[in-house]
Amino acid sequence: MAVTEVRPKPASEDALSVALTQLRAAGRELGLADDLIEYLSRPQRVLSVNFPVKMDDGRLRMFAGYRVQHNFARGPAKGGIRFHPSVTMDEVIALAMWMTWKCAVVDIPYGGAKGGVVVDTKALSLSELERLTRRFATEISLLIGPEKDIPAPDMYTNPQIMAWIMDTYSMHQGYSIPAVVTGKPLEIGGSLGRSAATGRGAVDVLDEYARTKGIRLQGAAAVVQGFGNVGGAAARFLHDLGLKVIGVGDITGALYHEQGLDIPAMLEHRDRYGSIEGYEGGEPISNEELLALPCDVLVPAALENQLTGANADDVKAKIILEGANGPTTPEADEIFRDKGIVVLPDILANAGGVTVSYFEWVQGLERFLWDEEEVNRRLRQKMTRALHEVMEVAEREDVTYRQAAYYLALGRVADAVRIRGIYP
Ligand SMILES: NC(=O)C1=CN([C@@H]2O[C@H](COP(=O)(O)OP(=O)(O)OC[C@H]3O[C@@H](n4cnc5c(N)ncnc54)[C@H](O)[C@@H]3O)[C@@H](O)[C@H]2O)C=CC1
Ligand SMILES: O=C(O)CCC(=O)C(=O)O
Repeated sequence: MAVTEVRPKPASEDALSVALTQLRAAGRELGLADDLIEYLSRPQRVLSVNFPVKMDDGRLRMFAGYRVQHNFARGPAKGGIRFHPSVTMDEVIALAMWMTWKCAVVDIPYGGAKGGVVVDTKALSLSELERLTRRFATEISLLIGPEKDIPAPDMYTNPQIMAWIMDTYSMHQGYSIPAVVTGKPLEIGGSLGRSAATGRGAVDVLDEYARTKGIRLQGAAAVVQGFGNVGGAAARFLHDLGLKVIGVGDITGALYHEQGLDIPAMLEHRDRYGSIEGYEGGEPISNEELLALPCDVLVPAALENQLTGANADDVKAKIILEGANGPTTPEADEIFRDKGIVVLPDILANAGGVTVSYFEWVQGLERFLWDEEEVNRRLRQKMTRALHEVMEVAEREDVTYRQAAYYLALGRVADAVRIRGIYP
């Protein structure tokens, strides 16, 4: 008998309303017509799948998943795949929409997409995870392809999962197609620098912002929520730049150290045990206390909706560097603006991952691999150019960096839509 996956209450029910509020506000401010805003607010394609996976104990279990393609006006759809128990279709639509804007902000030739499976990967064996991934890849192979829609890792997915997707897709086509996914292992055509790219790109943005504004980062205090691909790399690069990372949190809890946590040791601990749980070099604090720590830079790098109307007043950071997608609600944004807290927004700050994914895709199509120095140099170039464009719009229009990033993105997507003749 098939056993149905029980879905816990979604933690991020309103990611879509956040994404839509941001889009509609920026669209109106930019003077876009209502029908164009309406067009941009709809995902172009939504694939919802229910699929069986044989578990190790012989039972069959049903899983639900989604692949959403929000918009292709500027190129093939691009975006990660998330495996998380609270994934919903609306959340994936919001994440796909943010991908469209993000690719436009850094000016890479993609539209936006995202995928998700409702699953707690920690409850699966490795072979169950592989069977689930291969079955999901088969289900979404209707949509994906190197010229159509190119997945990559997001929360609780990784290079191994990308390798299984690439292998499954290639098996169906009858030959190897590395460019169908990015964030692959190096052995099968992954790019040097991709795994650290989101954290590196975010810290490049912060570094350039600080340089431009004459802010000294050496010795400044930073706090990082989320210690996975994005948060872990961001913490490492902040530490390397000479900031004191005084607080770090993950799903298991948070730690504080006034003099700065030993980030290399914490990363080693995470790599060995899977989380920061059991690391003894800091004082345990709650997630709420973590986000309210007095600091210069706060990096939310976990889930959506972490900084809301309910806790924004408690935030004491001077700069918020958004590693996560959608960590700040519009209500919190207003509070931060009134308090003079600078937000370097997700669609700019965390675009380093998709930027190096783009480099990986280009390398895959050309069958020519770049060295890591070249990848990191081009990444910094893309991120700093986008930052300066956003800063220029913000200054000219007297708006926040999020508004400016939206103006830039919507302007570029709207231009493509008009030039292609989709919109009069
Ligand atoms: N992987 C990538 O290249 C990119 C990821 N992002 C975004 O960055 C965020 C993090 O993604 P990854 O680092 O890839 O995921 P990951 O799966 O590598 O790590 C997630 C981290 O968040 C922590 N976490 C999960 N739930 C939490 C909670 N309720 N409270 C505190 N911590 C919690 C986990 O313990 C883990 O440390 C997501 O919003 C994702 O969409 C954005 C751009 C690119
Ligand atoms: O690397 C990619 O293609 C997408 C990464 C991603 O999912 C994101 O930027 O949120």
